[in-house]
Amino acid sequence: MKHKIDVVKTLLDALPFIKKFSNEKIVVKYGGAAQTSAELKEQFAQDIVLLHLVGMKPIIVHGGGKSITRLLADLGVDTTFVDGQRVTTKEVMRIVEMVLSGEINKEIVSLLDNHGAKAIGISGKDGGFLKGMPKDFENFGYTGLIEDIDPEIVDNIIDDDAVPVIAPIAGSNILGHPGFNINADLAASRIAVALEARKILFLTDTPGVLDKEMELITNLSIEQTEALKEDGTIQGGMVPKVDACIEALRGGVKKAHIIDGRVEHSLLLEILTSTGVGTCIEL
Ligand SMILES: Nc1ncnc2c1ncn2[C@@H]1O[C@H](COP(=O)(O)OP(=O)(O)O)[C@@H](O)[C@H]1O
Ligand SMILES: CC(=O)N[C@@H](CCC(=O)OP(=O)(O)O)C(=O)O
Repeated sequence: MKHKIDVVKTLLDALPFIKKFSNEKIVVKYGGAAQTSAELKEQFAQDIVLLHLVGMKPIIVHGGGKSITRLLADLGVDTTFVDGQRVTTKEVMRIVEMVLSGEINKEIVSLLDNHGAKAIGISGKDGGFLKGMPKDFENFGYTGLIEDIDPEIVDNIIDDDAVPVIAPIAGSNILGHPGFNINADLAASRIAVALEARKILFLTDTPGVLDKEMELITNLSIEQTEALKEDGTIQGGMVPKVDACIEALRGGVKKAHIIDGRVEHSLLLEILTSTGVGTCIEL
């Protein structure tokens, strides 16, 4: 049995990290690939509530690619990805919005609420937060890039001591436009830069960035990351993720981490211990 003094020591070990990150904004990209079991989802919610209660300002940007693909298959709608990004027809856009803004956003909000943190779920359409533009309409349809961010609505949520939970959909200034489907990794990095976050973490379904022998790479510079993209070691869904890390670092975020969302409490392990998990990318 664990002695009581060991519990106290564990808490004291976390103290320097709590001091370092207290009052700091931390963007957590919660990928669809990490939203697997009910147990992991509960642990994710506990981690966010704990970080919030010790004074950090977590901002959740969620994905849900796997759920979108599942519903599209159920409905018999074909879907394709190019370089890790979905091609979004008007029909697909409707489903993307239903799954991201409807199902997943509200599920995360409820989980946080049940564990004791006030959470407010929005998409980029709310309060004029994210305005999008087509990435390449001919080839990608309503897949978008973020053209403009007005951080006010999210800052207001944080000032109200609540946790913002953001679905990666951007609005448009054109009347009647369905909006844009934004890759959640790229949305997270733009949001981290606009909100001046200290740290960004991507929870996914691999231990981090893996090398050709499938071994975890614990630390990478931007140059090393670019080289791994060039030689094809980094592919598919990992491409927008490392691009997002690089964009965040160039925009002033101090550290970007890609960590395994399938590992129990990986968020707390990364933020509150000196061990660190996954891949850390720094300037
Ligand atoms: N070098 C690499 N290291 C780790 N994962 C990689 C690498 N290259 C490609 N991948 C793929 O990227 C996937 C993660 O991206 P994705 O499926 O989009 O996750 P998420 O839903 O979390 O955004 C991994 O499951 C893996 O298949
Ligand atoms: C343009 C684009 O690819 N959008 C993504 C949005 C969701 C997402 O990014 O989810 P994950 O983080 O779980 O992959 C999609 O349609 O799947």
